[in-house]
This record gives sequence, C-alpha cells and structure tokens, in this order.
Amino acid sequence: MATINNNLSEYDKASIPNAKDFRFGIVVSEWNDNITEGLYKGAYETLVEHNVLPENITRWDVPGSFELIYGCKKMQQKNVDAVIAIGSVIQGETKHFDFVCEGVSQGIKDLNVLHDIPVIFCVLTDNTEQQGIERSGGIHGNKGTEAAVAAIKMAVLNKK
Ligand SMILES: Nc1c(NC[C@H](O)[C@H](O)[C@H](O)CO)[nH]c(=O)[nH]c1=O
Ligand SMILES: CC(=O)[C@@H](O)COP(=O)(O)O
Repeated sequence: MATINNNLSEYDKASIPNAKDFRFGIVVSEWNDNITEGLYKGAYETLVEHNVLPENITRWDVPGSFELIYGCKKMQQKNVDAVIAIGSVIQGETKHFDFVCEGVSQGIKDLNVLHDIPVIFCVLTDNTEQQGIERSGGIHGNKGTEAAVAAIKMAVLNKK
C-alpha cells in the first residue's frame, strides 16, 4: 500500500513490546537535514514513548546517505540491540540518485545479512523535497516513527 493511503505514524501502540531494556543506535545523514532531523525526531520520540531510556539511545552523524553503510557497520559493533539508518535522498539532474539509493539499500541489506544486529532502513528516496517533508512529520506522517517501531520489534525477535 502506498504511503499516501497509509499514514506512517499510525499503528497499534498496545501491540508494541515494552522496550525499556533495549539499547538503540541511530545513524543520521547530514544531507537534507531539514528532512533527516524530522525523521530522527520521530524515531527518538517513538523509542522513548515505548520506555527506551534516553541514555540507551546513541546518535552518530555521517555526511551523506552513502556513509550510512559504514556508520551502521560501526554502530553494530557497539552494545546496541538494533540500529536505525536515517537518510534522505532526493532526485537531482543526474543518475547519481540511482546509484546512491541502490548502494545504500544494498549496503544496509548486506549489514543485516553479515552481522547479527538488525539495521532498519529509514532512508527516504524521493522525487522532490516536498515528498520528503511530507514523510518526515508532515501530512503523510513520519517514517522515523515507523522505523523505531520496526527497530523495537526486531530487537525483540533477536532475543528469541
Ligand atoms: N544527493 C544526495 C546525497 N549525496 C551524497 C552521498 O550520499 C555521499 O555522501 C557522497 O556521494 C560521498 O560519498 N546524499 C544524500 O543523503 N542525499 C542526497 O540527496
Ligand atoms: C542524490 C544525489 O546525489 C543528487 O541529489 C545530486 O544531484 P545531481 O544529480 O543534480 O548532481
């Protein structure tokens, strides 16, 4: 279902496990920070809403979405139960968008395969800045909220 028909911030809060004992790493790209900061806010607030202690949330910043791969790989080595990769890639004039998006998605997939700490893909890949604004706390909700919920669920699964 497309985001326009499925608000990213709407979910059954009662269905989410208590996350007070979990530790999370969040790696944030500095490109398009008007969007990535909104995604981070949504993710951070959602983790705290589900009882994650602020001191158990570690944030690192990287220059761009392509560097999320290396940053998340290093974060996986820290004492965390899940990692959230936050980025915003916006189509420009060239094919660079295609290579950044493909590289980041494949790289984060590889991290989930190669290491035993889940990495959540919270990277917007938008045609326009407005689409990113609408999905980082705008009319379509916040993909950061969605990512935090996924991170909690995957941290629980990793304990089974
Ligand atoms: N155009 C965008 C970029 N480009 C930069 C790359 O992510 C990378 O930092 C650079 O190629 C050096 O390795 N990054 C974004 O996150 N969003 C963009 O729209
Ligand atoms: C995703 C990008 O790297 C892109 O925004 C850069 O813009 P351009 O393709 O016009 O160089």
